[in-house]
Amino acid sequence: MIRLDNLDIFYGETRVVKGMNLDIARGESFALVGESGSGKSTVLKALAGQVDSWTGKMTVADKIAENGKMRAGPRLMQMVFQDPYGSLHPRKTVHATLMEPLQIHKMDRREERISDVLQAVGLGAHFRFRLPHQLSGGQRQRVAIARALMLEPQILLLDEPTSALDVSVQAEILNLLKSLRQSRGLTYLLVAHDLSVVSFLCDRLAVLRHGEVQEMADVSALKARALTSDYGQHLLAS
Ligand SMILES: Nc1ncnc2c1ncn2[C@@H]1O[C@H](COP(=O)(O)OP(=O)(O)OP(=O)(O)O)[C@@H](O)[C@H]1O
Repeated sequence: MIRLDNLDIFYGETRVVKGMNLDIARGESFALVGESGSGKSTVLKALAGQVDSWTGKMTVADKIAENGKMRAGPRLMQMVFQDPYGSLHPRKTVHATLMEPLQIHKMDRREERISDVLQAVGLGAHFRFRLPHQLSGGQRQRVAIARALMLEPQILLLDEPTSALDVSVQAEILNLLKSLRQSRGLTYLLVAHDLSVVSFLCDRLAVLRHGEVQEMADVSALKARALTSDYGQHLLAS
């Protein structure tokens, strides 16, 4: 579903991701872990077409890009960010936020789609006309997830989707993401610092350091604390 071949990504002269190869199956949940600045978010941004200074090859479903801009459209892939407050427009109601992608993409059955998605993310119909500041952090992240689902994408790119939330709320959002993946057959590529999030939500992971993959592992190796690279061991110890 997502394949990266010999991917190098640059900011100016600096190569921040180096020779990355990755092959993520349809329906798989895959994590990128590693220290701050190791290039995890940059990989998501390049896939989302937000960084176009890269070489190598990216394949998303049947879309192939080489050395240019990745154009997997919003109906194929959507991104969910760490900070739901920052990513929601402060003066747009939940309804307006969810309606926007439907209007842009000329989707039919708009009211019905909004009701269905609100229900899928565990928000009742009365949330429709609230503004972001009238929602809790967890509710805001549910709206951000709902917005990402409006066009029924096959892939979610999740950049630290729970790390801005209170610990008690994190578990709720993780449960939601787990059940949405199952019910909708979604493929996840997740960036996370917290290895317990990866254990809960993912099948496999890549450990990154300084833009290079140190190892790939099944999540069973993470749970058994049996990562093999030096840096993987360091992450387990810290
Ligand atoms: N817009 C930018 N312009 C220049 N350099 C950038 C830009 N965004 C990120 N970088 C640099 O690229 C490198 C990788 O950053 P990236 O955000 O991908 O790391 P990360 O592993 O996701 O880190 P974190 O866990 O802190 O989010 C870092 O050295 C960072 O400073």
